[in-house]
Amino acid sequence: MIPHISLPNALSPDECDRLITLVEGHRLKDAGLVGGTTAHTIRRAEIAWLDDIAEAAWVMDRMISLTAQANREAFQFDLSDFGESPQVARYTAERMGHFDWHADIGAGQWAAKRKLTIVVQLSDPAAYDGGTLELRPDSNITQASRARGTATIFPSFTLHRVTPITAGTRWSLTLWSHGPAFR
Ligand SMILES: O=C(O)CCC(=O)C(=O)O
Ligand SMILES: [Fe+2]
Repeated sequence: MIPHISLPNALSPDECDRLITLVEGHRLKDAGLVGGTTAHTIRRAEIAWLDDIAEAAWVMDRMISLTAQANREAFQFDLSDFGESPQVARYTAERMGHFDWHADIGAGQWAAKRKLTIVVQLSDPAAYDGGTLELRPDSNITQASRARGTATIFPSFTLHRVTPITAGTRWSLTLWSHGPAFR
């Protein structure tokens, strides 16, 4: 198994813009953590759940085929569901947006069954400084591509973080694929 796979142009620049505009038209909420707690030392971002936005249904369709492709090529996990809504997050310099080291598997009906995490970079990398998605599958830290529209797909048990934003705003799309226990 490889630590992560990077798929360029998962969404086109136009699609990234459309998604950001859709989410901006809705109320963003302070981001929580798995288990329902909010701890600003760990994560500072605002999020919207796409299941709440009917006009964003196309996003899930696109991500399902993309994840199937990545899973065939790189992971071959048993996957059975996309049981959680996709999430769009906004990290801003004003609020010192960041997400400290964490893994996505947690307590909770669906969080416990997360197997793959898919993150799409929605912002032009020139629109922000900092805000790098970093993965730590072992003692080495690797930086995910910042290219707009690129999807980074990794096992949900992988430690990862978003470094603090120091200028501008970064938008990302995250979703998870679920399945039976690893064995
Ligand atoms: O915004 C990102 O790049 C990552 C988000 C993330 O790690 C999460 O929602 O669990
Ligand atoms: Fe995460």
